[in-house]
Amino acid sequence: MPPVIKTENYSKVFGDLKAVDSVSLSVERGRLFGLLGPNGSGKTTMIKMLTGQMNPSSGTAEVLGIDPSADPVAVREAVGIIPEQETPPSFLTAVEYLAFVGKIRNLEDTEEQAEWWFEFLDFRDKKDVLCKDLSRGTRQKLMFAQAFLHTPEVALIDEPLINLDPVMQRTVKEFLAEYVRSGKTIFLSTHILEIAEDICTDFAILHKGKLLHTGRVDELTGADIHLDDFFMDLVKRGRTDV
Ligand SMILES: Nc1ncnc2c1ncn2[C@@H]1O[C@H](COP(=O)(O)OP(=O)(O)OP(=O)(O)O)[C@@H](O)[C@H]1O
Repeated sequence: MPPVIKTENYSKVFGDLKAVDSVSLSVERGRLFGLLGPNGSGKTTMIKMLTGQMNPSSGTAEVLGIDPSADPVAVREAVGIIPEQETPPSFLTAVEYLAFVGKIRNLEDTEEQAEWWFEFLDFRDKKDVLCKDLSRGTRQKLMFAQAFLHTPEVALIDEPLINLDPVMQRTVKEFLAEYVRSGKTIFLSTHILEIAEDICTDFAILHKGKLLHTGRVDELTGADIHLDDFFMDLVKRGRTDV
């Protein structure tokens, strides 16, 4: 089966800065792939390019067989996205925002889906509150719900657990692990290594735009190596393994 996400020599340059530097990776169906890296290593830029929000400077990519720069609308229709630090429209209530997303995505059961998310992420009492008046954590819950409302084959989620309390983080982590067990695929970016160690099946380490390593989490844990030790060592040495 072809990979769900594949990039070859994918690069993004901003002036003199190589934000993403010739990254080649592939993600198989049913995997929870963690893109890890320190601040400014290029994670968000990768997700923006893979979801057609930004064109690469060079290189190629396919997401579910779609080239995101050639057909950004098709890729956004196909996937679920949690962009980094983006908030829902201030002028809609939580329930109005999900209704709006359901309409764009041509869902027939938006109301039931939305109710399920209000219940699951425990914010039913906020459904009629304007998004501008929601706490950051509740806005993050709403962004989570909109990304998964249409049960996408692939979700690309940028720092999805930020702003969530520990109880909610656990709920979301369990959801993500179960989601990939059902055959869907998740591409998650984070600099919080415990998240990756807890739930990711595969990981890649980006440093200054370069891919330093890709591998399976169970291979590390099988060798009794902690992901954070592995990460620190690799990033300190700035070594290229792939
Ligand atoms: N539109 C832009 N114009 C110029 N430079 C940019 C732009 N977007 C990102 N950068 C730079 O590209 C590099 C990678 O940024 P990016 O946001 O992809 O990193 P990140 O790994 O997601 O970081 P963080 O974990 O802090 O969110 C950074 O040096 C950033 O300043």
